[in-house]
Amino acid sequence: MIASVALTPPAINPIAHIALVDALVEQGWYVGNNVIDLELCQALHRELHHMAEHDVLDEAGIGRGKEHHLRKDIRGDAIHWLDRESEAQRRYLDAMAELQQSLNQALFLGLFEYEAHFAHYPPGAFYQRHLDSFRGRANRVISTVGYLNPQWPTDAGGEMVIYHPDTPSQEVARVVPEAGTFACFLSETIPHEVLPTQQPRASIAGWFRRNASLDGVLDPAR
Ligand SMILES: O=C(O)CCC(=O)C(=O)O
Ligand SMILES: [Fe+2]
Repeated sequence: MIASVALTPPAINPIAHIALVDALVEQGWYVGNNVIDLELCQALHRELHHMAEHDVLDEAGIGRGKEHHLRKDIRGDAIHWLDRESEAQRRYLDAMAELQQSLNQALFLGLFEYEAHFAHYPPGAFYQRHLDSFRGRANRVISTVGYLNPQWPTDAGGEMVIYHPDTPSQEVARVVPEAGTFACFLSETIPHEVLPTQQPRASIAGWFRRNASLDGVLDPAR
């Protein structure tokens, strides 16, 4: 008799790696539904919900180091950096390390690191149109967003809008922040925004980075 073993499904559907690489090459962005394992989304969502309830998240700002400022008129989320403190975080980060390998093998990007934070957008919050890589963050190469919300009513807002890299006024995709959905795009060229949300909105934003030094200082994380 063969004992049945409860296998953990892959955190990220491996088929998505191929579609993701193709889409990045062709258009600079990728969106896939049912890409992240739903049980993992649930566990991550519980963790973030718990942190939000206990008021232990940090208000997100813009800029880094001394240039870091709170700007609620630009972004209204509260964050917590992933640090492998739970099994769910480890699974997510391990899946991103695998994705990093796929990206490096297919595209020779020389990605060497990944950083990610939970993001909680309370009702009314948004994130204005922006690029993820700019002076001070020049080493962010590829952005990822994993969505954790178990269901998302069509009138709840909170979609991420992706704009055309050459004509930033042209909308090319609207991403519903539903659990399982995974988005990925070139950090330096793809403008995007989070529309005002009517409901608490949970996601994990992350970046694959290349090493870079700024003004002679070896680039610090975050
Ligand atoms: O949560 C999202 O849909 C995108 C968030 C974002 O653009 C960011 O954190 O830089
Ligand atoms: Fe962004």
